[in-house]
Amino acid sequence: MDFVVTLIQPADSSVLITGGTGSFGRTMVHDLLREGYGEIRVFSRDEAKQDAMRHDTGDARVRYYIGDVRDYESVLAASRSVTHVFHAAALKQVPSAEFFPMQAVQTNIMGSANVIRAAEASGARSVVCLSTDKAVYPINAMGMTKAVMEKVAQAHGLENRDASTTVSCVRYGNVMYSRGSVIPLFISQIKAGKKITVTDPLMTRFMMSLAHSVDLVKYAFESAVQGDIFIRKAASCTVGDLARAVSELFGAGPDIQVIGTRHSEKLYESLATREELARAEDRGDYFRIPADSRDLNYAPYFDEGEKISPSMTDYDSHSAERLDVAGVKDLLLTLPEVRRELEAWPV
Ligand SMILES: O=c1ccn([C@@H]2O[C@H](COP(=O)(O)OP(=O)(O)O[C@H]3O[C@H](CO)[C@H](O)[C@H](O)[C@H]3O)[C@@H](O)[C@H]2O)c(=O)[nH]1
Repeated sequence: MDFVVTLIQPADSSVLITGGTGSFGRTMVHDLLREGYGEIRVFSRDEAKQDAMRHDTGDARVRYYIGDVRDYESVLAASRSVTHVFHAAALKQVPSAEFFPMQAVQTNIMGSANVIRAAEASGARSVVCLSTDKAVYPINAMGMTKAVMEKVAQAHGLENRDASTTVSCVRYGNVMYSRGSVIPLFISQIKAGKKITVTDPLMTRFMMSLAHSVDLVKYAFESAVQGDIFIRKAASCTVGDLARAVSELFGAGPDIQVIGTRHSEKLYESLATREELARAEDRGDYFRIPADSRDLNYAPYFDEGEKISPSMTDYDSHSAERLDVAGVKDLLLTLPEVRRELEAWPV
Protein backbone atom coordinates (compact mmCIF):
# COMPACT_ATOMS: atom_id res chain seq x y z
CA MET A 1 0.00 0.00 0.00
CA ASP A 2 1.31 3.43 -0.90
CA PHE A 3 1.20 6.15 1.70
CA VAL A 4 0.45 9.64 0.52
CA VAL A 5 2.00 12.21 2.81
CA THR A 6 0.16 15.50 2.73
CA LEU A 7 2.23 18.27 4.22
CA ILE A 8 0.16 20.96 5.83
CA GLN A 9 1.55 24.42 5.30
CA PRO A 10 1.78 26.59 8.43
CA ALA A 11 -0.55 29.17 6.88
CA ASP A 12 -3.24 26.47 6.52
CA SER A 13 -2.80 25.20 10.07
CA SER A 14 -4.74 26.09 13.13
CA VAL A 15 -3.07 25.35 16.46
CA LEU A 16 -4.70 25.14 19.90
CA ILE A 17 -2.50 25.65 22.97
CA THR A 18 -4.13 24.68 26.27
CA GLY A 19 -2.62 26.57 29.19
CA GLY A 20 -1.58 29.00 26.49
CA THR A 21 -0.86 31.99 28.74
CA GLY A 22 1.97 30.25 30.65
CA SER A 23 5.69 30.61 29.90
CA PHE A 24 5.61 27.73 27.42
CA GLY A 25 2.44 28.98 25.70
CA ARG A 26 3.70 32.52 25.26
CA THR A 27 7.03 31.39 23.80
CA MET A 28 5.32 28.90 21.50
CA VAL A 29 2.82 31.51 20.27
CA HIS A 30 5.65 33.86 19.26
CA ASP A 31 7.48 31.04 17.48
CA LEU A 32 4.38 29.97 15.57
CA LEU A 33 3.59 33.56 14.56
CA ARG A 34 7.14 33.96 13.26
CA GLU A 35 6.75 30.75 11.25
CA GLY A 36 3.58 32.06 9.61
CA TYR A 37 0.91 29.92 11.26
CA GLY A 38 -2.56 30.94 10.14
CA GLU A 39 -4.41 30.72 13.44
CA ILE A 40 -3.31 30.12 17.01
CA ARG A 41 -5.87 29.56 19.75
CA VAL A 42 -4.91 30.26 23.33
CA PHE A 43 -7.10 28.32 25.76
CA SER A 44 -6.97 29.03 29.49
CA ARG A 45 -9.02 29.90 32.57
CA ASP A 46 -7.68 33.33 33.44
CA GLU A 47 -9.14 36.27 31.51
CA ALA A 48 -6.68 38.77 33.04
CA LYS A 49 -3.68 36.81 31.74
CA GLN A 50 -5.36 36.49 28.33
CA ASP A 51 -6.02 40.22 28.25
CA ALA A 52 -2.38 41.02 29.08
CA MET A 53 -1.21 38.59 26.41
CA ARG A 54 -3.58 40.09 23.84
CA HIS A 55 -2.07 43.53 24.46
CA ASP A 56 1.54 42.26 24.34
CA THR A 57 1.08 40.11 21.25
CA GLY A 58 -1.18 42.38 19.22
CA ASP A 59 -1.68 39.92 16.35
CA ALA A 60 -5.11 39.07 14.96
CA ARG A 61 -4.00 35.52 14.17
CA VAL A 62 -4.08 34.75 17.90
CA ARG A 63 -7.55 34.03 19.27
CA TYR A 64 -8.41 33.63 22.92
CA TYR A 65 -10.73 31.03 24.45
CA ILE A 66 -11.77 31.06 28.09
CA GLY A 67 -12.38 27.56 29.39
CA ASP A 68 -11.14 24.77 31.58
CA VAL A 69 -9.78 21.42 30.40
CA ARG A 70 -12.04 19.81 33.02
CA ASP A 71 -15.04 21.04 31.06
CA TYR A 72 -15.25 18.94 27.88
CA GLU A 73 -17.67 21.29 26.12
CA SER A 74 -15.32 24.24 26.55
CA VAL A 75 -12.37 22.27 25.13
CA LEU A 76 -14.49 20.98 22.26
CA ALA A 77 -15.60 24.51 21.35
CA ALA A 78 -11.96 25.65 21.18
CA SER A 79 -10.87 22.54 19.25
CA ARG A 80 -13.30 22.78 16.31
CA SER A 81 -11.37 22.54 13.01
CA VAL A 82 -7.91 22.81 14.61
CA THR A 83 -5.13 20.80 12.98
CA HIS A 84 -2.76 20.57 15.97
CA VAL A 85 -2.99 20.75 19.76
CA PHE A 86 -0.26 21.47 22.30
CA HIS A 87 -1.56 20.43 25.69
CA ALA A 88 0.25 22.44 28.38
CA ALA A 89 -2.61 23.11 30.83
CA ALA A 90 -1.81 21.43 34.13
CA LEU A 91 -1.56 21.74 37.86
CA LYS A 92 2.21 21.57 38.03
CA GLN A 93 3.16 22.87 41.44
CA VAL A 94 4.22 19.95 43.62
CA PRO A 95 2.87 21.28 46.96
CA SER A 96 -0.60 22.25 45.69
CA ALA A 97 -1.06 18.81 44.11
CA GLU A 98 -0.01 17.25 47.43
CA PHE A 99 -2.58 19.25 49.36
CA PHE A 100 -5.34 18.74 46.78
CA PRO A 101 -4.61 15.50 44.91
CA MET A 102 -8.14 15.20 43.50
CA GLN A 103 -7.71 18.62 41.89
CA ALA A 104 -4.60 17.26 40.16
CA VAL A 105 -6.56 14.15 39.11
CA GLN A 106 -9.28 16.32 37.58
CA THR A 107 -6.99 18.67 35.68
CA ASN A 108 -4.01 16.49 34.80
CA ILE A 109 -5.83 13.21 34.12
CA MET A 110 -9.49 13.92 33.33
CA GLY A 111 -8.61 17.22 31.65
CA SER A 112 -6.01 15.54 29.43
CA ALA A 113 -8.52 12.85 28.45
CA ASN A 114 -10.95 15.64 27.49
CA VAL A 115 -8.32 17.39 25.36
CA ILE A 116 -7.51 14.17 23.48
CA ARG A 117 -11.19 13.28 22.99
CA ALA A 118 -12.02 16.79 21.73
CA ALA A 119 -9.05 16.72 19.32
CA GLU A 120 -10.16 13.36 17.90
CA ALA A 121 -13.77 14.57 17.61
CA SER A 122 -12.55 17.68 15.76
CA GLY A 123 -10.36 15.73 13.32
CA ALA A 124 -7.09 17.28 14.56
CA ARG A 125 -3.97 15.64 13.17
CA SER A 126 -1.93 15.64 16.35
CA VAL A 127 -1.84 16.32 20.06
CA VAL A 128 1.41 16.78 22.01
CA CYS A 129 0.96 16.49 25.80
CA LEU A 130 3.55 18.07 28.10
CA SER A 131 4.79 15.79 30.86
CA THR A 132 7.66 15.93 33.33
CA ASP A 133 10.54 13.89 34.73
CA LYS A 134 8.51 13.79 37.96
CA ALA A 135 6.20 11.32 36.17
CA VAL A 136 9.00 8.73 36.21
CA TYR A 137 8.99 6.71 39.47
CA PRO A 138 6.59 9.33 40.83
CA ILE A 139 6.49 10.03 44.56
CA ASN A 140 4.19 13.06 44.57
CA ALA A 141 0.64 13.63 43.32
CA MET A 142 1.78 15.98 40.56
CA GLY A 143 4.13 13.31 39.14
CA MET A 144 1.60 10.52 39.65
CA THR A 145 -1.15 12.33 37.77
CA LYS A 146 1.26 13.22 34.94
CA ALA A 147 2.28 9.54 34.77
CA VAL A 148 -1.37 8.57 34.34
CA MET A 149 -1.76 11.32 31.73
CA GLU A 150 1.00 9.61 29.73
CA LYS A 151 -0.89 6.29 30.00
CA VAL A 152 -4.12 7.98 28.86
CA ALA A 153 -2.25 9.45 25.88
CA GLN A 154 -0.84 6.04 24.93
CA ALA A 155 -4.18 4.28 25.44
CA HIS A 156 -5.69 6.51 22.75
CA GLY A 157 -3.89 4.63 19.98
CA LEU A 158 -4.14 1.24 21.67
CA GLU A 159 -7.91 1.46 22.08
CA ASN A 160 -8.51 2.76 18.59
CA ARG A 161 -6.11 1.49 15.92
CA ASP A 162 -7.84 3.68 13.31
CA ALA A 163 -7.54 6.88 15.35
CA SER A 164 -7.01 9.82 13.03
CA THR A 165 -5.30 11.94 15.70
CA THR A 166 -1.70 11.14 16.63
CA VAL A 167 -1.16 11.63 20.37
CA SER A 168 2.34 11.88 21.84
CA CYS A 169 3.99 13.14 25.04
CA VAL A 170 7.17 15.00 25.86
CA ARG A 171 8.95 14.84 29.20
CA TYR A 172 10.67 17.93 30.52
CA GLY A 173 13.31 18.31 33.18
CA ASN A 174 13.36 21.52 35.27
CA VAL A 175 12.76 24.55 33.09
CA MET A 176 15.33 27.12 34.17
CA TYR A 177 13.95 30.40 35.48
CA SER A 178 10.33 29.18 35.20
CA ARG A 179 7.79 30.95 37.42
CA GLY A 180 8.22 30.06 41.11
CA SER A 181 11.33 27.95 40.54
CA VAL A 182 14.65 28.00 42.34
CA ILE A 183 16.77 30.24 40.07
CA PRO A 184 14.60 33.39 40.40
CA LEU A 185 14.35 32.57 44.11
CA PHE A 186 18.14 32.45 44.55
CA ILE A 187 18.52 35.73 42.62
CA SER A 188 15.88 37.49 44.72
CA GLN A 189 17.51 36.19 47.92
CA ILE A 190 20.90 37.59 46.84
CA LYS A 191 19.33 40.92 45.87
CA ALA A 192 17.62 41.16 49.24
CA GLY A 193 20.94 40.45 51.01
CA LYS A 194 19.58 37.19 52.44
CA LYS A 195 21.20 33.77 52.69
CA ILE A 196 20.57 31.40 49.77
CA THR A 197 18.37 28.53 50.98
CA VAL A 198 19.64 25.20 49.62
CA THR A 199 17.63 22.05 50.34
CA ASP A 200 20.44 19.53 49.86
CA PRO A 201 23.66 20.60 48.11
CA LEU A 202 24.00 17.13 46.55
CA MET A 203 20.51 17.01 45.07
CA THR A 204 20.62 16.99 41.24
CA ARG A 205 18.21 18.25 38.58
CA PHE A 206 18.18 18.24 34.77
CA MET A 207 18.54 21.84 33.57
CA MET A 208 16.55 22.83 30.48
CA SER A 209 16.10 26.26 28.95
CA LEU A 210 12.60 27.32 27.90
CA ALA A 211 13.91 27.46 24.29
CA HIS A 212 14.95 23.80 24.51
CA SER A 213 11.59 22.78 25.91
CA VAL A 214 9.84 24.50 23.01
CA ASP A 215 12.22 22.70 20.60
CA LEU A 216 11.27 19.40 22.22
CA VAL A 217 7.56 19.99 21.67
CA LYS A 218 8.19 20.99 18.06
CA TYR A 219 10.28 17.88 17.54
CA ALA A 220 7.42 15.71 18.82
CA PHE A 221 4.96 17.66 16.69
CA GLU A 222 7.02 17.03 13.53
CA SER A 223 7.99 13.42 14.06
CA ALA A 224 5.63 11.65 16.47
CA VAL A 225 4.07 8.29 15.77
CA GLN A 226 1.00 7.25 17.78
CA GLY A 227 1.83 6.91 21.50
CA ASP A 228 5.44 8.12 21.36
CA ILE A 229 7.16 9.77 24.32
CA PHE A 230 10.03 12.14 23.53
CA ILE A 231 12.83 13.29 25.78
CA ARG A 232 15.45 15.90 25.09
CA LYS A 233 18.86 14.99 26.45
CA ALA A 234 19.96 17.56 29.02
CA ALA A 235 22.85 18.21 31.35
CA SER A 236 22.30 18.20 35.10
CA CYS A 237 23.89 19.87 38.10
CA THR A 238 23.80 19.71 41.87
CA VAL A 239 21.76 22.34 43.69
CA GLY A 240 24.92 23.28 45.61
CA ASP A 241 26.72 24.08 42.35
CA LEU A 242 23.67 25.96 41.08
CA ALA A 243 23.68 28.12 44.22
CA ARG A 244 27.41 28.77 43.86
CA ALA A 245 27.06 29.63 40.16
CA VAL A 246 24.26 32.14 40.82
CA SER A 247 26.22 33.70 43.71
CA GLU A 248 29.38 34.09 41.63
CA LEU A 249 27.48 35.67 38.73
CA PHE A 250 25.87 38.19 41.08
CA GLY A 251 29.12 38.81 42.97
CA ALA A 252 27.73 37.49 46.25
CA GLY A 253 28.79 35.11 49.09
CA PRO A 254 28.30 32.21 48.68
CA ASP A 255 26.19 32.66 51.79
CA ILE A 256 24.28 29.40 51.88
CA GLN A 257 21.85 28.01 54.44
CA VAL A 258 21.04 24.30 54.10
CA ILE A 259 17.30 23.87 54.85
CA GLY A 260 16.84 20.16 54.09
CA THR A 261 14.78 18.24 51.55
CA ARG A 262 11.22 19.48 51.14
CA HIS A 263 8.28 17.08 51.42
CA SER A 264 7.64 15.00 48.27
CA GLU A 265 10.89 15.76 46.51
CA LYS A 266 13.59 13.37 45.36
CA LEU A 267 17.36 13.41 45.57
CA TYR A 268 17.47 13.07 41.79
CA GLU A 269 15.00 12.86 38.89
CA SER A 270 14.77 10.31 36.06
CA LEU A 271 13.80 11.22 32.52
CA ALA A 272 13.53 7.59 31.37
CA THR A 273 13.64 4.15 32.97
CA ARG A 274 16.04 1.44 31.84
CA GLU A 275 13.06 -0.56 30.55
CA GLU A 276 11.96 2.38 28.40
CA LEU A 277 15.50 2.97 27.17
CA ALA A 278 15.79 -0.69 26.13
CA ARG A 279 13.20 -0.03 23.43
CA ALA A 280 14.01 3.64 22.83
CA GLU A 281 15.55 5.10 19.70
CA ASP A 282 18.55 7.37 20.24
CA ARG A 283 18.13 10.32 17.89
CA GLY A 284 21.10 12.46 18.87
CA ASP A 285 19.65 15.26 20.96
CA TYR A 286 16.50 13.25 21.64
CA PHE A 287 15.27 9.84 22.75
CA ARG A 288 12.10 8.49 21.19
CA ILE A 289 10.31 5.95 23.40
CA PRO A 290 7.73 4.16 21.30
CA ALA A 291 4.48 2.99 22.90
CA ASP A 292 4.12 -0.62 23.89
CA SER A 293 2.20 -1.75 20.82
CA ARG A 294 1.02 -5.13 22.07
CA ASP A 295 -2.72 -5.38 21.59
CA LEU A 296 -5.36 -5.37 24.29
CA ASN A 297 -5.33 -9.15 24.39
CA TYR A 298 -3.92 -9.85 27.86
CA ALA A 299 -1.82 -12.87 26.85
CA PRO A 300 1.11 -10.94 25.30
CA TYR A 301 1.45 -8.93 28.50
CA PHE A 302 2.02 -12.07 30.50
CA ASP A 303 3.77 -14.35 28.01
CA GLU A 304 5.96 -12.12 25.85
CA GLY A 305 8.67 -10.36 27.83
CA GLU A 306 11.73 -8.45 26.65
CA LYS A 307 15.38 -9.25 27.30
CA ILE A 308 17.06 -6.21 28.84
CA SER A 309 20.82 -6.01 29.18
CA PRO A 310 21.92 -5.92 32.83
CA SER A 311 24.18 -2.97 31.94
CA MET A 312 21.19 -0.82 30.93
CA THR A 313 20.54 1.95 33.46
CA ASP A 314 17.95 4.71 33.92
CA TYR A 315 18.57 8.12 32.38
CA ASP A 316 18.69 10.20 35.56
CA SER A 317 20.10 13.48 36.80
CA HIS A 318 22.72 11.75 38.98
CA SER A 319 24.31 9.85 36.09
CA ALA A 320 23.66 12.25 33.16
CA GLU A 321 26.32 14.68 31.87
CA ARG A 322 27.11 16.79 34.97
CA LEU A 323 27.84 20.51 34.73
CA ASP A 324 30.38 22.02 37.13
CA VAL A 325 30.03 25.57 38.53
CA ALA A 326 31.66 27.12 35.43
CA GLY A 327 29.34 25.09 33.17
CA VAL A 328 26.25 26.18 35.12
CA LYS A 329 27.36 29.83 34.89
CA ASP A 330 27.75 29.51 31.11
CA LEU A 331 24.30 27.98 30.84
CA LEU A 332 22.74 30.66 33.07
CA LEU A 333 24.25 33.36 30.87
CA THR A 334 22.39 31.97 27.85
CA LEU A 335 19.08 32.85 29.57
CA PRO A 336 17.75 36.30 28.59
CA GLU A 337 16.05 36.66 31.99
CA VAL A 338 19.33 36.15 33.87
CA ARG A 339 21.15 38.59 31.57
CA ARG A 340 18.43 41.18 32.23
CA GLU A 341 18.72 40.62 36.00
CA LEU A 342 22.50 41.05 35.79
CA GLU A 343 22.26 44.26 33.77
CA ALA A 344 20.08 45.73 36.50
CA TRP A 345 22.47 44.63 39.27
CA PRO A 346 25.77 46.32 40.02
CA VAL A 347 28.32 43.48 40.34
O1 LIG B 1 14.71 27.23 48.39
C1 LIG B 1 14.96 26.29 47.62
C2 LIG B 1 14.03 25.76 46.70
C3 LIG B 1 14.42 24.70 45.90
N1 LIG B 1 15.66 24.17 45.99
C4 LIG B 1 16.08 23.01 45.16
O2 LIG B 1 16.20 23.42 43.83
C5 LIG B 1 15.86 22.36 42.96
C6 LIG B 1 14.81 22.84 42.00
O3 LIG B 1 13.67 23.28 42.75
P1 LIG B 1 12.41 23.96 42.02
O4 LIG B 1 11.42 24.34 43.07
O5 LIG B 1 12.88 24.99 41.07
O6 LIG B 1 11.90 22.77 41.13
P2 LIG B 1 11.26 21.39 41.47
O7 LIG B 1 12.22 20.36 40.97
O8 LIG B 1 10.84 21.27 42.89
O9 LIG B 1 9.93 21.47 40.62
C7 LIG B 1 9.90 22.23 39.41
O10 LIG B 1 9.69 21.45 38.33
C8 LIG B 1 8.44 20.80 38.28
C9 LIG B 1 8.39 20.05 37.01
O11 LIG B 1 9.32 19.04 36.98
C10 LIG B 1 7.27 21.75 38.40
O12 LIG B 1 7.14 22.52 37.25
C11 LIG B 1 7.49 22.64 39.61
O13 LIG B 1 6.47 23.60 39.66
C12 LIG B 1 8.82 23.29 39.51
O14 LIG B 1 9.03 24.14 40.61
C13 LIG B 1 15.36 21.22 43.83
O15 LIG B 1 16.39 20.28 43.94
C14 LIG B 1 15.07 21.87 45.16
O16 LIG B 1 15.30 21.02 46.26
C15 LIG B 1 16.58 24.70 46.89
O17 LIG B 1 17.73 24.23 46.97
N2 LIG B 1 16.21 25.75 47.66
